[in-house]
Amino acid sequence: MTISVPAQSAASSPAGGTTAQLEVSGVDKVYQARRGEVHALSHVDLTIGRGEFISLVGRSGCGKTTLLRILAGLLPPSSGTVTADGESIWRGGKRNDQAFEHFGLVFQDANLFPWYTVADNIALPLKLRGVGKKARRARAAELCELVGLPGFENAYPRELSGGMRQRAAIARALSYDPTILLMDEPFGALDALTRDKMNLELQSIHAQAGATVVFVTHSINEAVFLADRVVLLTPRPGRIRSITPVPLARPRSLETETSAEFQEIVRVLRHELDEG
Ligand SMILES: Nc1ncnc2c1ncn2[C@@H]1O[C@H](COP(=O)(O)OP(=O)(O)OP(=O)(O)O)[C@@H](O)[C@H]1O
Repeated sequence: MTISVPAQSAASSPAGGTTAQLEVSGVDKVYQARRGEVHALSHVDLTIGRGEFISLVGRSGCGKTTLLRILAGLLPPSSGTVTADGESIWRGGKRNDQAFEHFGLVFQDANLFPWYTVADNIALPLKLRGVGKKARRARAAELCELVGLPGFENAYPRELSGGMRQRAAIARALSYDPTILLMDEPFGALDALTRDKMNLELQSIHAQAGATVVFVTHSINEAVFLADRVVLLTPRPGRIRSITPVPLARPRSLETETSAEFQEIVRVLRHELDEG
């Protein structure tokens, strides 16, 4: 069964006829490092549909974080364009702040403020947007429920496990109803069992919140389990090697990983990764 397709085929467009929400076009990134130029990304083209879940995989150093940081408005591309809902997120090396109002970011480290309670951490983006205390409390309670932290509103980050801290970070990113959620190895530091649980929960959060997700991971299994499409980058410079649709039914369970279809998709991706 051949399921992987070349980058420039129809698979670089969203699956299922959904409308485009994020468009990456001809993106290049060259870092000026002390040891010379590092060509991190070359001619990246990708169209991501509304509500789609995209996993970004590839060897260490292939440019996954660079691409995510460009999408997140943290790093300008050297050339090319990125648009969110048709609006350019970079204009001549300058960030277009308006385009980022509906973005949520989650990184490997939860980055919670230790002196704030879970509820205050979750509601911080709302406070910064001028939302009143009562509405913030209500939203934090709702989000604690959604991410599986009910009753922990008044706990402090030091009282939470690593998985619980990541749930709080996800809740914080969801607090202002982002339409786009960018996640850089959010579960990379968690043990295998907690990671499985977080993957199941992220799947249901994605289904409920309806946000478009771009998720960077080193784990092919995790990438396939979560994604509608898996984007594989190859290094030096980072290019899209393949875009693989994952036509497995949702909701997916841990049983899904034992299916022949799942294992075949993983096998093909591992083979491509080995080929470099
Ligand atoms: N600030 C920087 N200055 C110079 N080179 C950089 C910088 N950041 C990243 N690079 C280089 O760009 C390339 C891509 O890095 P990036 O962190 O995007 O890869 P990655 O796929 O996310 O790696 P990993 O899987 O190890 O996190 C690498 O060769 C890296 O050394």
